[in-house]
Amino acid sequence: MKIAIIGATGFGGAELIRLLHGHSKVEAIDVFTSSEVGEQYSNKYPSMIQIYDQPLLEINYSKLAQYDVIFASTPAGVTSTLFEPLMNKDVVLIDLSGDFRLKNLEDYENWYGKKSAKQQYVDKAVYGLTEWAKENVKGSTFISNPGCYPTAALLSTIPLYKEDLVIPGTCIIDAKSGVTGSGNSLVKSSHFCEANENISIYKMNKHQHIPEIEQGLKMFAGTEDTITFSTHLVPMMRGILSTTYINVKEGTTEDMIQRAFEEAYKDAPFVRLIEEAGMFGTNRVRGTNYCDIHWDLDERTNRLTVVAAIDNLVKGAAGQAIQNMNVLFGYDEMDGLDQIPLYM
Ligand SMILES: NC(=O)C1=CN([C@@H]2O[C@H](COP(=O)(O)OP(=O)(O)OC[C@H]3O[C@@H](n4cnc5c(N)ncnc54)[C@H](OP(=O)(O)O)[C@@H]3O)[C@@H](O)[C@H]2O)C=CC1
Ligand SMILES: CC(=O)N[C@@H](CCC(=O)OP(=O)(O)O)C(=O)O
Repeated sequence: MKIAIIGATGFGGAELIRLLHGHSKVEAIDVFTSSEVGEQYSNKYPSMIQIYDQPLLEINYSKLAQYDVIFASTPAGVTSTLFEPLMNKDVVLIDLSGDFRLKNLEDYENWYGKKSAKQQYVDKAVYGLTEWAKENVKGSTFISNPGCYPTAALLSTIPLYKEDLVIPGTCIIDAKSGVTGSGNSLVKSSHFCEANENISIYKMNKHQHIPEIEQGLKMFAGTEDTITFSTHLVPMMRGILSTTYINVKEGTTEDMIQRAFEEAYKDAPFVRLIEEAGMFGTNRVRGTNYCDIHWDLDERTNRLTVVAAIDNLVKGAAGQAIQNMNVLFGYDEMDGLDQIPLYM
């Protein structure tokens, strides 16, 4: 299998190379750039020296059409036009950006503040929250990979909505991300003196992942709900901790909650339900495609707290994209993704 990566110089692209390097079906990985043609990849990421020393290639459509899979790990607003000439070619397209996720184009334009992709392409894209979209991913040639926060938020709430255990209108998701979540470009918010020794809230009630989470609840649990969702930047490189507070319906018991999660994820190798958590944090999944989920029902308030931990660059981006590729081609779902988390 021959792989092309557009946007390879970014964090998502680098993570795709790291993981695809260990994939049993991948024979070649080529990297494409809009700004650094001819540069050796290992000059960008010195950790890859003598392992992945390829030159960055110019984006060229007739060349790109010769690959089996093209991953685009480019900023929102780029893939919508970049992918158009490739839509009818015999190649699988996997987009890591938000460009094809929101089925309602107005939502995209309102929340991203950019021109949307064309409706026909948004319709064609399968929203690849793998655990819930497997059947659609299998028959597809075009995957829109979920956002990092929605991955954690949806995996930890869909089973509750699906089994009708929770009260709509009461869902508050409080999420924290490491700084790699904002990408490789130099922005003030990821400046050491801004990010270190600091926790900040950003995009309050305006985050582009709000409509994506609400769409996911409708798509996979059949529930229309409006949520409160807050995002915080914390001084670490990777990881998302997503904590949801939600009121349960009268009669909902701990057994019912446990059964909802067990049933939902009985065939999901990357979702680990953690019963006794103790200290529950992002270090338990770092560098891997796992999503760990832990919950507790507070009987005093009838409110459920559910927490999910993922690595934003892996299950939140490159790992889930490869998981989708594996499902789409009928490979072992864990191929290229079978690492033990880097705990320390
Ligand atoms: N970081 C994360 O945790 C997550 C990111 N995402 C999404 O994945 C995508 C990539 O994210 P990330 O890797 O962090 O971003 P980065 O900013 O690190 O990298 C994006 C890359 O896109 C390329 N690029 C920029 N403009 C263009 C253009 N006009 N045409 C072609 N390529 C372009 C650049 O490479 P070059 O200059 O070499 O072309 C750049 O290195 C984004 O849409 C992001 O929202 C999704 C989930 C999680
Ligand atoms: C820490 C940080 O800044 N994270 C980014 C997540 C980027 C992302 O996944 O955005 P897309 O929906 O465009 O793919 C953010 O909150 O915007």
